[in-house]
Amino acid sequence: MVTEVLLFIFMILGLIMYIDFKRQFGFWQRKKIAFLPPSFPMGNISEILKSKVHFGYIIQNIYNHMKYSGDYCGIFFSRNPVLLVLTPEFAKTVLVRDFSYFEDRGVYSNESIDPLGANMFFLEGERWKRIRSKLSPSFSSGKLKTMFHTISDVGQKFVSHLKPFAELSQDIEVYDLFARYTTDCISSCAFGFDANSLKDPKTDFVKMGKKVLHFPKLKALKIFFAMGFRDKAKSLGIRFNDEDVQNFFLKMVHDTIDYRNRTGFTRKDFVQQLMDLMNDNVDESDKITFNEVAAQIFGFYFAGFDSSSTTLAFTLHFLAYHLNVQEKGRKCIASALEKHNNEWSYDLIMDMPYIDAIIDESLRINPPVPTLHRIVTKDYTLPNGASLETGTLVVIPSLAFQRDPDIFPDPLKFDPERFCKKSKNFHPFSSLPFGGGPRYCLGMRLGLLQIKLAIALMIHNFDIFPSENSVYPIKIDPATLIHAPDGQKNINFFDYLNFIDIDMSKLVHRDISPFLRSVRNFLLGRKHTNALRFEDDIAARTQPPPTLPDGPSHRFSANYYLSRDPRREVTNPNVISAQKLIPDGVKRTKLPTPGTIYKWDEH
Ligand code: HEM
Repeated sequence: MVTEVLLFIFMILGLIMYIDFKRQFGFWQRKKIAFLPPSFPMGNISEILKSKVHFGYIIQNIYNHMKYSGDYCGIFFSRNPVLLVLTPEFAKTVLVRDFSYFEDRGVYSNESIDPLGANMFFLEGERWKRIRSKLSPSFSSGKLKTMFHTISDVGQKFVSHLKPFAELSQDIEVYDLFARYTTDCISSCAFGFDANSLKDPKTDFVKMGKKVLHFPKLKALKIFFAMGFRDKAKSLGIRFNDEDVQNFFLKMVHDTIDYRNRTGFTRKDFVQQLMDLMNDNVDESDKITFNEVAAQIFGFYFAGFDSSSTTLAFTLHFLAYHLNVQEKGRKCIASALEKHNNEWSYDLIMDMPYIDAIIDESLRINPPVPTLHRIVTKDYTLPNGASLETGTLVVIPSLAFQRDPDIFPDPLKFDPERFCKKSKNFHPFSSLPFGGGPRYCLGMRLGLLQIKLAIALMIHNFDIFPSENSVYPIKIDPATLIHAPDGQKNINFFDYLNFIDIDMSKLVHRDISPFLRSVRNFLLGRKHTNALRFEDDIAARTQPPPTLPDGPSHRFSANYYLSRDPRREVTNPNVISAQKLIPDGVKRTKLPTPGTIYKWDEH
């Protein structure tokens, strides 16, 4: 009886839900806006449940389907209506022109139980404006210039870390490597603290960094639910950051601030700048609190760590498969070094236009953030006269724009020249890897600085080749929040690259086994060299000029017509040996052999 009652209640609830979804699915039709027919219960993104395709590509498919429908169209994330922007021009309207209607991102956070949720990426309204205006000066080019030596130290350590791999021509799992490089960069810029993860990959910093954005499936679904039903998720106490991540960051910031207050130690990093803001002589209500400081530091980590390391991994992967681009990059670095007295400085990094183009092109094909999100913050009237109510989500499909053949012909071709042309022939809002408008990426300059430095140092010091385990195009992990290479489950999907040091003489050549090698050498009577197989064994094309003895006419003073007349030098040949004929009837003995072998390799 109880089961039947429960079944009845479930059926009634299911029916109510179905009717509610049906009514909701008429949302765009009522507004006379083109829309993609949704299905129960996931709307237009049912594929998300299968976890086989990344969210960015699900949106790209919808965009490709709807892109000739005008400036925008309607879609559904489960029962929630979402306005999908279809043209770069309308993206500009949302991000810049009518920004006051689309100020917030609409992502879920629950500050009451998760204080790190007060970071700038999640903040909304006036509070976001206040914190953004206070923090923007920390990312000015002047401030970054003062931090350059910190990043450059990490860069030099990075090259030393790579050298042994290069010398032995060993494969490297680059995604993991760059995660450690960016961890060291951000930890030293934010905390003035050397996380030392290049040497010790098991540091808490790397572990926590990976935990921030790489969720297990169940948590990913929980967050997805929370994004769609923000109020319900808050009342259910769903949190974005795990408790151990939260405790780790709060303790780290607390200990750093406490130490500096006690000792009076100062350093040019973000903690110091935020501490100065905490101690500012301003109105109490305008003061920045400890939790806000901790949340911002966490936000830099959250927004900067994975995005920078994935960009590096994608860019290096492209470079490994495009040796001509590597070569051109090397020339660009050489000419910049010449211009800047061979000194790796901030100005040098800013003066490498081709390296900029390489990174722009890599970010175009593989943006770490594949969609930009906004929420309507006050009722907005669309160009067709329909009104969008406060709270409606708006999505800008940046990956789809960046891979649209109508905007970028042959979109998957890696061609940095697209960004070199003086008059780029695409709309400025069609490539948006850092977002746009007043809410664009605050750390763009810092991110680009650490990426450019690492790429320039790598091209300058090494040749980069794909290894046997590399795959092209790179495989994408469908289950992460950001658009990142697959490196979690299957070793074959790892992006291994092979750095080969330019000093080729240290390479160990591929050959038969050592035993067979010794048998071969024994049978040959000398050490075998396969002179045509490996580059460093092949004779150089340009050889030094021969040192020949002087000839009879090398001096002009001795150069008379009489002595140069060849007719006078022709005489009967001298007989050196006469051939002995074997007389008839003589028995032939064994023919003579050439004697000892001439050892070519020893001369
Ligand atoms: C290649 C590296 C990076 C990429 C591709 C990237 C991309 C983005 C994107 C697409 C957004 C959203 C923009 C929008 O909605 O219009 C964003 C926001 C943000 N990023 Fe980055 N980012 C990178 C590096 C960094 C770094 C290194 C930091 C800090 C240290 C950082 C801090 C932030 C912050 C604080 C926001 C929120 C800005 C706001 O809402 O006002 N990012 N980033």
